[in-house]
Amino acid sequence: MMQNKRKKQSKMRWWAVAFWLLAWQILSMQIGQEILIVSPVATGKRLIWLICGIRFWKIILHSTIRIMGGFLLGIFAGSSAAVLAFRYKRIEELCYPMICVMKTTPVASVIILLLMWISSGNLSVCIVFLMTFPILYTNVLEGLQHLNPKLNEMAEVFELPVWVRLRWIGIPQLMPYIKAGCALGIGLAWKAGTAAEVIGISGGTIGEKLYQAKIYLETADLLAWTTMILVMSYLFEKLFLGMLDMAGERLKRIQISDSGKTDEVKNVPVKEQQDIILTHLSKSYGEHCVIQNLSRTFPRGQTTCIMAPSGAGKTTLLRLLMGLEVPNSGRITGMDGRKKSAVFQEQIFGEDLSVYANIRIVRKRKLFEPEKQEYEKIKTELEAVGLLDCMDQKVKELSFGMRQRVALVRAFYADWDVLFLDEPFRGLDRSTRELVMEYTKRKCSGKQVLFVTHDAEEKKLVIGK
Ligand SMILES: Nc1ncnc2c1ncn2[C@@H]1O[C@H](COP(=O)(O)OP(=O)(O)OP(=O)(O)O)[C@@H](O)[C@H]1O
Repeated sequence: MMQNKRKKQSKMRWWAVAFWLLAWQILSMQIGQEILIVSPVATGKRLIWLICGIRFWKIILHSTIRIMGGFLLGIFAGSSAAVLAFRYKRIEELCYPMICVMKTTPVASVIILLLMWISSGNLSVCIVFLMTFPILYTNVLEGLQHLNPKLNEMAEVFELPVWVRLRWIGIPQLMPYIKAGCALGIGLAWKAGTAAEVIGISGGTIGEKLYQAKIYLETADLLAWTTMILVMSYLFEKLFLGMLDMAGERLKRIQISDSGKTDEVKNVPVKEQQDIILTHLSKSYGEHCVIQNLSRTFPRGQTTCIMAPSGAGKTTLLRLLMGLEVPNSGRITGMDGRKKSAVFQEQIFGEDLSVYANIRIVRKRKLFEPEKQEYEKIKTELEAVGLLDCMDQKVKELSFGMRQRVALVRAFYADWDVLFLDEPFRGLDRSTRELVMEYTKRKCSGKQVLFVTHDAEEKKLVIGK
């Protein structure tokens, strides 16, 4: 259905191109002066004649290397500067006026200014660099500022290493911003690059040919070379964005090796169980005091249920225990050095990653080459909560209740000493809820779990009283 629609759309586009070519041909025949408006047929003939010569390809290669070189330098430097500006406020403040100037100064002024300092041969590289840099800087910085903080919190709780955060959480979120910047940058690179070649009259470039066409009033030449610029710009955009897409998809995937090795999980000694003790704990948001002078002990090796009215501060308490909030006063003991896992109140996932990848990344071991065995293990867990055959589906394609079950499986799959469950059975129908509660009860047995719920029946079924 979707493919048919795309085919139809592409067919329509070709018809539109044919329509404008025909209009152009008719107009040029009406005017009848090839110098003023050369016909598409004459332009096509000239282009074919040019394409047949080796010199043509040398010129194209020469300009392409310079323009694409400037573009690659621009995206690399722009993205790196954006990361630094995001990390250090001072750098962002320092870059701000420079970026504003780079964005607003007319290209012609920059070209003339640069011509005073550098040779015309290097002019297009510099101009393209200066055009691409602010675009990538702005886009990547915008992307970094819109990174989902909840995903960061998830990474904190599961203590994911930096490279895992970068590969499976950061880059997938940044990719749309990078792609948009590159698409805009490539178009501008060809326009500004060839303009620099024309003004600088750099030898052996497309720009020089455009300049000569103007001097000798060779309108067919002018349009033939312009057509080539359009084609190159279009091809490079498709090629570059296609490569980015491929790299993005590769980064998101986790290869599953069928090495047949046995799973050598070293039995990590279980951290000695401890009680979690809250002493005079208080937490306020501005004037609003959510938790006041709370002292409580959550015993080791047990599931403790936390029930209180909506807005009483249950989620805030779990966030304090997970280290995502800092108390205003009081103390929490018994959490130091213990591995945490959680089903969060919000559903926090790498939306574009598969269910398998979302679950797999919280167990950091051998991530680069996970065993087939690991895959089967996760599959079995998912089957236990009624999720058959959704391992390779993207999380964003799942229903609310399915996502909730994936969150639960992920929480149990991580290595953990203490587990926080914040209303984990939301969005489940009665029979699925019973299945999932039974699974939860089995997994929690003998371990330290803090379980927030509104439902007395859930409490009874999971902790048995
Ligand atoms: N980041 C925040 N900034 C300001 N106020 C907040 C913030 N987070 C929570 N609160 C406030 O703290 C109070 C307790 O919120 P919390 O989410 O902990 O309640 P809850 O008991 O989990 O509620 P529910 O059962 O409805 O999920 C609420 O009044 C809420 O508005």
